[in-house]
Amino acid sequence: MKYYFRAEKMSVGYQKHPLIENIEIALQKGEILTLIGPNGAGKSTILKSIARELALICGTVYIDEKQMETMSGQELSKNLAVVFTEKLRSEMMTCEDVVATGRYPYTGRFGILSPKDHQVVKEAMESVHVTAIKDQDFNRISDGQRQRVMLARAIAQEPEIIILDEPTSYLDIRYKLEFLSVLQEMRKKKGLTVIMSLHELELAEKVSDKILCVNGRYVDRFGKPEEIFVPGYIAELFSLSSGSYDEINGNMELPAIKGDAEVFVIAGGGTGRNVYRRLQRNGIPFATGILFQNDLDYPAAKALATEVICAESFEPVTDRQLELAKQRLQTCDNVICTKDSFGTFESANQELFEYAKQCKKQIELSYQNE
Ligand SMILES: Nc1ncnc2c1ncn2[C@@H]1O[C@H](COP(=O)(O)OP(=O)(O)OP(=O)(O)O)[C@@H](O)[C@H]1O
Repeated sequence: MKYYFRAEKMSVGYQKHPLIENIEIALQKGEILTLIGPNGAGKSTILKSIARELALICGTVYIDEKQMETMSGQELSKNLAVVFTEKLRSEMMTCEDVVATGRYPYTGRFGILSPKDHQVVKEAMESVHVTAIKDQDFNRISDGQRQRVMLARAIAQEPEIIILDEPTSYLDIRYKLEFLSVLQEMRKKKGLTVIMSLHELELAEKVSDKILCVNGRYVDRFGKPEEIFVPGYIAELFSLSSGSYDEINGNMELPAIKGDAEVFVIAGGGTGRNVYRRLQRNGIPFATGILFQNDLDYPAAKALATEVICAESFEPVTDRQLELAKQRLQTCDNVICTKDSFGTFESANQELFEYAKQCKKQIELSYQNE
């Protein structure tokens, strides 16, 4: 298969000391690659090495079959735009000036912008919504605005490949989503290939065609999001010792409270999650059920409850499961019910609720719509 971007046996590091060795990357034109991994894992080091800001210790990088190290600076900047947040803190430049520097590969360092260049700069600013601040001093804007101006600059460069180091770290939710849509649009319209690092795993999973997992010593995995976001892997990559990450839903949860369950939560259909989190915040161990394994409450229950009485998805609750739930409920001082009514397939939970009343348990009704 023909790849547009390839890194072969690439080793990166500082002062000739390799930090990460034998990195292999292969991307087709228009693919989005995201690097993920813990702080200090080597993501920026890899990006800087690809961008030629750091010398490769070993290996070769190819763009469209051409070795990158043989390219002239100007040829490289027509192919590759780089956005590192800490870079470019120039005196006395407006945001528009900064975006216009993206055209230097086309105009030359002191070149005058042609009408086409002006148009490209204008469109780049519009695409990331920085037109309103175009006349402001680049050094006196917020971090999020700076990130967007730098992105506009890279877009104005009209590159084939764009390299971005944590491009969304300062962006609010609206701009995070807009930013990623801009990348997708540019990929669709212009075949832009994107190589970036992200700390937002849920965004990485949604936007990336390929993900490279770096752990500080080597590339642990390289593959499609569905090959990376498999149960248990994120906790392993990030050495999570406190709390958990649910790869199916992209949710992270704080650690469960240890100890014997004091409360039994009758929940289901996503009505229980907020109660689970409230109990966790208050340091109260709880058990919950009966949940089908495909219930919206199930991932949070698994992460936060001391015990989850569960039933197989799309199968009836068995007598044994109901009995187990009753036994567990019996040992708890309190019961919280988050359902204000029970559907046809929740008759077991209705029976459990009646059982709680018979046992004269203290019952709190906690409905979401309250
Ligand atoms: N200029 C440098 N000289 C020597 N070592 C460096 C230099 N810059 C970074 N390092 C080291 O290289 C390692 C990888 O750093 P890097 O910045 O690539 O990590 P990262 O994955 O981007 O981290 P983060 O998520 O915190 O941004 C770290 O141990 C860091 O201390």
